[in-house]
Amino acid sequence: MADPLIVKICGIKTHDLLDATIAAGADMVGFMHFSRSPRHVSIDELGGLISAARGRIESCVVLVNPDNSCVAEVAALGPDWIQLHGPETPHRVESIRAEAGVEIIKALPIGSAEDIAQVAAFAEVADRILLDAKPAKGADRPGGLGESFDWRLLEALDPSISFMLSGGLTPENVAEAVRQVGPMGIDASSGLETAPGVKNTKLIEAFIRNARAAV
Ligand SMILES: O=C(O)c1ccccc1N[C@@H]1O[C@H](COP(=O)(O)O)[C@@H](O)[C@H]1O
Repeated sequence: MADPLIVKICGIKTHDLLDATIAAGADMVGFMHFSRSPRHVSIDELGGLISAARGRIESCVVLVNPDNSCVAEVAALGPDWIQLHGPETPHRVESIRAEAGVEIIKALPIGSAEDIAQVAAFAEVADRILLDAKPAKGADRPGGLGESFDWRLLEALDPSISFMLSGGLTPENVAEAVRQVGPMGIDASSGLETAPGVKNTKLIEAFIRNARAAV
């Protein structure tokens, strides 16, 4: 039997939404710690959310090119995962992983065949790979933009590399994504919102239902 699909809901900001996401059947939640994001939560808020998630659902803190003090501060809160969503090199991913002692998801922007060629080097140093849409030039943040990419590019990826898929996933397109791409997991944020940073429980429930029905 195939491994179950991992469903991650990212950009959770409140305890009510955390509870609703757990009740909806997600496997992982993501908390953004990046001040330019409409989903940003402070270190104090992160501590409360990670504690509330512990033992109920896997928690992941999303960071963008963090310095060592930020990594240490976040790691001390005890999340299950840290997601690196910036221009971190394989060497930097390796050193953050060693320093934090937390499993690492490395998010990689995909927009061309050249981007696919970079994935293997990161798969060697990260615990999990997340393939996301490459942001347009001039975008003010490297993710959470609700943009998808041409999934046919993934046909060139080494089939032994497992990955999660993100980028513009919604309740409407998630079944097609799961069937066409066959990822180990999926991750969504803006497609589950009614305004930037404002998640909707009904959209989260529909997303999870449609994703699981497609496996
Ligand atoms: O959500 C953000 O604002 C964000 C900012 C900086 C880096 C990553 C961010 N979000 C992550 O991007 C992917 C895809 O998001 P979307 O579904 O296209 O909105 C996901 O992992 C988000 O958590």
